[in-house]
Amino acid sequence: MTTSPPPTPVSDVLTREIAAEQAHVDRVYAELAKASERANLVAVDGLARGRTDRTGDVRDEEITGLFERDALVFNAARRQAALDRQYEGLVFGRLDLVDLGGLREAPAPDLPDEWWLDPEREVRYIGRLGVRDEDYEPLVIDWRAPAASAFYRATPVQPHGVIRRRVLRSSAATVIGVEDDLMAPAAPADLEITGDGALMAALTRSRGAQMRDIVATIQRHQDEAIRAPGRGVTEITGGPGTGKTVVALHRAAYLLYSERRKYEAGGVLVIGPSSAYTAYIERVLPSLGEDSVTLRSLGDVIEVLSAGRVDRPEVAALKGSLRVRQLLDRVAGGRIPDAPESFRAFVGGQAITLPPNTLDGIRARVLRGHRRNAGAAAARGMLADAAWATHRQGERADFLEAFGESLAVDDFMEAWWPQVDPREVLLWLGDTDTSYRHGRGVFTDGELAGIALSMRDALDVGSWTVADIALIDELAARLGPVTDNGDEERGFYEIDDLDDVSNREFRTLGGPASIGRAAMERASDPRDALLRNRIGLPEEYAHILVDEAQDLSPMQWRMIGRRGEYASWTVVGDAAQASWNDRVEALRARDDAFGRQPRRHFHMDTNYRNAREIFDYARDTILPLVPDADIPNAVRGTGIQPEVRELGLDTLADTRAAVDDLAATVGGSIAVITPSRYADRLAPLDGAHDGRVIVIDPLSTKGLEYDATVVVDPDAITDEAPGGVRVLYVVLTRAAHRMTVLRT
Ligand SMILES: Nc1ncnc2c1ncn2[C@@H]1O[C@H](COP(=O)(O)OP(=O)(O)OP(=O)(O)O)[C@@H](O)[C@H]1O
Repeated sequence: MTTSPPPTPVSDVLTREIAAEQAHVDRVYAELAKASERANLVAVDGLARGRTDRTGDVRDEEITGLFERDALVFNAARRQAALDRQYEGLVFGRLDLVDLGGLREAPAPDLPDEWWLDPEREVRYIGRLGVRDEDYEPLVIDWRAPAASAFYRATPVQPHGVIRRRVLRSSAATVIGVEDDLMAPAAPADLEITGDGALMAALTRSRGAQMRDIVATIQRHQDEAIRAPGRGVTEITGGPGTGKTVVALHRAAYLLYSERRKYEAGGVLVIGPSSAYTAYIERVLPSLGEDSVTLRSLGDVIEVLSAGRVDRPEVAALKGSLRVRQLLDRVAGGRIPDAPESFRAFVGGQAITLPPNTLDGIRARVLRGHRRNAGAAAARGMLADAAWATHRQGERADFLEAFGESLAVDDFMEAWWPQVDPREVLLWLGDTDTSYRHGRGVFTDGELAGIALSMRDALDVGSWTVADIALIDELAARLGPVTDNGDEERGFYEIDDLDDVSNREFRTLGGPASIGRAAMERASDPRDALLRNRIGLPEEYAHILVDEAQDLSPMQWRMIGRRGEYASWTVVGDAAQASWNDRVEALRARDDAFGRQPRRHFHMDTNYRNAREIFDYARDTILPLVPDADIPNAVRGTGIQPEVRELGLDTLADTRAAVDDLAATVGGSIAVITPSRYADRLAPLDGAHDGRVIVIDPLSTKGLEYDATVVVDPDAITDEAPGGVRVLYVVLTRAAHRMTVLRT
């Protein structure tokens, strides 16, 4: 009788397995180093990588492709150096699998008996990009390649031939851990299974200041949304923390990989709610090897403008509604303030006068067929006709020629029909009378006074609000771009400014970021700050990804739609977290932006962010008020309930105590989320505990997450926020591990 050997201690197994994986990872890095040397020698065209084989690498016969691969590898090596210490390694996964042939997609019960004991086994390593050895054998397969999909799709119910899925955890190029998932009913004797599974390990780790990629632990249902075809409209919905954002970002990386020519050349635009959000997610795509995506917050959609300020909720609601279009229409088509109301000039020796109603009629007719900034020639022609019609002396042709050459008419045209910048037009509404005149019947006087005041505020502080940007874009579309047309240039710089700038310098004005020297010197003037830089035509994109889509106003949908007339879309949102109230109108504007494209929908129902106890608290807050909220299933219990404390008279002391207690128990980030009424008082806490603490307003937390949060006065948050309890729901779902609620 034989006795089986004593089991090897777990730590020995782990050490051995890590060493084996390290040997492979070392080979990969050695190959990368060689490739980057080669890449230094090769002139490259990074765009040229189009066709891929099963492993995601370039085909053998594509010699140029080999160079492209080298270039990518070289770039990846450079990027890698730029990634910070949390970089988790180029090679993050390994599959041990058997070839099930036609049974690949079959569910487990339909597979041959003991399929996992098939001696013909294959090992595939999965990484952030594909790398081959000198014999062109794949050492690592790009996670986006078809051959890597089993890494994300395999489950014990449908194993896709995978016996063991292993996640390698690394610190830079050093493997520090392995986590295995067994997909077969049992492991063959030579395959060790170790670790508690990679997902839970990832979810319990502390969060940094920025979102990380989840490439090693993408779940099957997430993978389906990531790899869905690029065309049409892909909607991803789900409750808080269900990975909508992170999935959408991986989808962007996938699209760039699978249809690189189309999406890299055409451009991919990612839109998020705020600059805090774009700063939070900006590392995800570069860590996946993609840095060609344009990230913009709603205040930064127009290339040369940047707005972070927000209006009072009631004013933002007016500026976001479709009603405001009528106001903009009227002001854009109306008289320019200070422009002459009638025409008086000597032409060909005759004194000619045209009254205001004639000029108004001409303007209306021109604007029916032209955008204002392109209408000067047509307006001058109609003016000449009108002048001839009233005076009729001599030959018509002679008169029209004289009119065309008249310097007096030149001067008049300059004053009557200058090129106008959309921002100037918006600022005209700062004059209450102008607002009342154009807004009658559209808004109440009280509403118009609110809009007028907000424009005067902009002039006081020299910055636009986020809602203004969509209005400027709307006006820009109506007016047409200010063109480089001699004197017409001064749509928005006074002629004195331009006199200060040498002609040469002035001609370079076209670049979006360049401005004349004089204007730059005067940039401290609030009005100049508002009008700085030239607004060009909107950039168009091949794919637009909108996150927190439930918050876009109708006017913002129109603004984004202008950038995606021929685009496909990925749209991510959760209605229960909305801070925009008129959902019906917003959905209509959204549908207009999408056009008639086919749509597909993915729903995420697992909350990966919040500890279950924290999410339960948030759920109990929202459900009584929003019974149809999309409630996900939080998978990770900690046994620690959110702590509810009393907020006494000394707001700062009470909040500081809550922060200190959290800092003692949690690593990573802590957010103090406060309504505006306490913001100044709590400002001293910002940056506390070695920069781990941030003091932030409720709306700015959209899309973000922290290890712990202190929620200050939830009732005041509900009162102040435009979305009321929905915004409180956002706030209560930001903490991954701990939450303290301070109630008055
Ligand atoms: N498969 C996964 N593996 C590891 N972490 C994951 C996975 N899926 C999601 N997460 C993590 O869950 C957290 C929430 O993800 P994300 O911010 O994308 O959710 P969301 O649905 O956009 O949330 P919200 O609507 O509340 O803003 C993030 O920390 C993300 O990294």
